[in-house]
Parts: sequence; structure tokens; C-alpha cells
Amino acid sequence: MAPRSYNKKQKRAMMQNSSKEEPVVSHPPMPWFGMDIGGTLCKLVYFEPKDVTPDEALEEKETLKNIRKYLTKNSAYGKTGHRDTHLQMDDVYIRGRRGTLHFIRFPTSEMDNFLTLARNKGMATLVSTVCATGGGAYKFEQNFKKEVNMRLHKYDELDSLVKGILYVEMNNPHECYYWANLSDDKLCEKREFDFKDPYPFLLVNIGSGVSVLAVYGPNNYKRVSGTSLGGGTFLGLCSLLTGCNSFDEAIELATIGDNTRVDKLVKDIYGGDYERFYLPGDLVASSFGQMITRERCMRARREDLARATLVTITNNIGSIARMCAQNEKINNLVFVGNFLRVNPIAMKLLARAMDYWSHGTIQPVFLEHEGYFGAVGCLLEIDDS
Ligand SMILES: Nc1ncnc2c1ncn2[C@@H]1O[C@H](COP(=O)(O)OP(=O)(O)O)[C@@H](O)[C@H]1O
Ligand SMILES: CC(C)(COP(=O)(O)O)[C@@H](O)C(=O)NCCC(=O)O
Repeated sequence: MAPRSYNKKQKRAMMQNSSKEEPVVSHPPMPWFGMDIGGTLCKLVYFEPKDVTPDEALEEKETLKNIRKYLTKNSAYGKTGHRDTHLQMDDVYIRGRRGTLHFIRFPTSEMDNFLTLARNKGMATLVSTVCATGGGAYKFEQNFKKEVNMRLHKYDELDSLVKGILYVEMNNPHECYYWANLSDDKLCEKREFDFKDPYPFLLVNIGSGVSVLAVYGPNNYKRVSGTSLGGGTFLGLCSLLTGCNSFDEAIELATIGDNTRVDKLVKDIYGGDYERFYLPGDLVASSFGQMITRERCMRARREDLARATLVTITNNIGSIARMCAQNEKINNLVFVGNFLRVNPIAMKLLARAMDYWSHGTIQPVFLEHEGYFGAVGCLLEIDDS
């Protein structure tokens, strides 16, 4: 995604929104971060101010300047930290300040190294409080205090998720999309979706595990369901079955794999469609159902096992989402979470499954900033305390 540009009307609306919601009296000291410390990935959103006055620049500490340079001039940090430069959002307003949002992630398992790096960069001398959400905000609270003398302002991850989605969507006209021409893989493509009238919507967050929320308004939602069979399960099973070493490798394998060499389809059982109950022959009847004979197991390649794992986990999430949508009588479905990162296979599968089983009544929507909304939502809570 190219850095955003907005027309005057959009910018005015953003400034009005920002000042309407929170009249700015004073600014919390920089740097401003929001952290979502999840079961697998830690997401860090950094607000880089772009409206620094000459006086402010003079007063700015050297350490703060160095941290800003380090974060904004690099796109890789150590061996495992990445900045998603394509997601960067320019010209956004938070607490009346204009700036750029940078999106950074690293494995939660690297938290010790992150804290060492933060200490070496002098963070302990600058920041006393950081907004944090996700389970790790609780789990690592003492580590932050001990290693970098930072207090974590903890916010609930689902509150932050909803808040972050609404903010990013309002500030990025290209945030929401759907998959068009689902019946023809060659023509199937992403198209912008107008999210102007979103409520109610069902929010399916596919992280390590899965949470399903029914969202009725900006401050009105309930968690209606969840499943432990999520992105973590895909990566865990795929690593076991294929020996792959990363999520990106698992997706690359799945892309060239064929799940029909692993799964049992309706036609493998019926010889064709099961017409009476509208089950097409190509539908998976039994995930991994071919893996019950030695001969079939021997023929299944690593990539086929990766694809079958991806299809199994995705279809299960799709079924749960559809049942929740039906129970709650909600037609707009929004899928987020880093499981969908570099994962068009899962997105198209979800979109096709929703379309088929709901006879086109359910509209599945996806968001560009996939797994970063919790971190944005808690960054918005930044205050002077
Ligand atoms: N670089 C990556 N490393 C590990 N998992 C990744 C990566 N990119 C995407 N994923 C997928 O995203 C999931 C984590 O999603 P995320 O929304 O960050 O959840 P959590 O908050 O639980 O860490 C993983 O379980 C995996 O399926
Ligand atoms: C516990 C969690 C909210 C943690 O969020 P995550 O780090 O997976 O994004 C999530 O993993 C979840 O909702 N798991 C499903 C639990 C269940 O309903 O069975």
C-alpha cells in the first residue's frame, strides 16, 4: 500500500473528529507507542510526530531523536523484528498531534531480546509508561518494570481491537476490501469495500486462537464465541507435519500444495454430489480423511499436508463464524488477525464458504492492517498519567 494521501475534505473531517472527541490540553511526553503482546506476535505501533515545532525540536533529547531515527529509517530490527512499511499511515491525528503511524512486529518469544534492545537504546531514561494490551501485557508486566523501568498501562485486548478498527477504518479510505469474482480463480480479486454503515457486524479475530465478537456500536459489543483452533494451530500442526520453520514458509508450501491428496471429498465417498443435501462433490467431507492408509500417506507431499492443514483450520473457523452470524442475525462479517497475513488462500476460502452457505446473504470483509488493530486501539488511550 502506498503512503496515504487525503483530500482536503477528508483531512478536515479527521481534524474535526480528533478535536471533537478529545479537546487537547496537553501532550503526553514522546515517544508514543501502543503494544499488543499476543500469544504469538508482539505488535508495536509507533506514532512519529510530524508537526514538531522548532522549540520542541530544540528541547528534544538526543536519545529520543535516536530512537525515532532507528525506528523510522530501518525496516528490520535484530534478527526477528520487522516494520510493515506497506502499512504505514501518514497524516493521521492522535490527541491533536499530526504524524505517521509505523507498524512493527516481532515474535512474542523474543521479548527478552526486545527488552534488552530497548534498554540499550536508552528507553529506560525516556518513557515511564507504555500503553499495552494482549495477554502479554499481564504476563510480561514485571519484566518491563525490571528491565526498562517501564510501567504498562494495560487495556483490554478486545476493547482495543474494536477501537483500533474504527480508528484505522476512519483514517484510511482503502482499509476494507472484499474478494470479487469468487467463482473464477483467475478473475478473483480484491475490491474496496465501503464500510460506511457497518453496524451490527460480526468480528472474527484470528490470532493464535480465535475470538468472535458481535459489534453493535463503537462502545457496544459482546464476545459471542471463540475457538482454540486458530492461527497457532495452523502453524503448530504445519510445523509438525512438514518441518517448516516459519509462517511464511508454511504459506508458501500451502500455495503449491493440493489438499485433495490428503482430505476425503464428498465425491470420494459418493462418487459425485450428495444432491439431497446440496453437498457438492468437491466439498471436503473429511479433513485428512485420506490419511488412513499407508499408501496414501506415502503419496502425500509436504506441500499437500500444509494445504490440507490450512484448509482444515480455515473451514472450521468459517463454519463457526457462519453459525455465529446466523445466531446473532448479523450479515456483515469482518475477518482480522495475523493468520490472514500473506494468506489469500484462507481469505478466499472464507469468502467462498460464506457465500455458498449463506446463499450470498453474508458479506465477508477483510482489513489491510490485519493484526495491528489492538496495538492502535491501545495507543489511542495514551494520556498524561
Ligand atoms: N511472522 C509470523 N510469525 C508467526 N506467526 C505468524 C506470522 N505471520 C502471521 N502469523 C500467523 O498469525 C498468528 C498470530 O496472529 P496475531 O493476530 O498476531 O495473534 P496473537 O495476538 O495471538 O499473537 C499466528 O498464529 C500465525 O498463524
Ligand atoms: C485467549 C485469546 C483471547 C487470546 O488472544 P490471541 O493472543 O490468540 O489473539 C484467544 O486465543 C481466544 O479467544 N482463544 C479461544 C478460546 C476459546 O474460546 O475457546
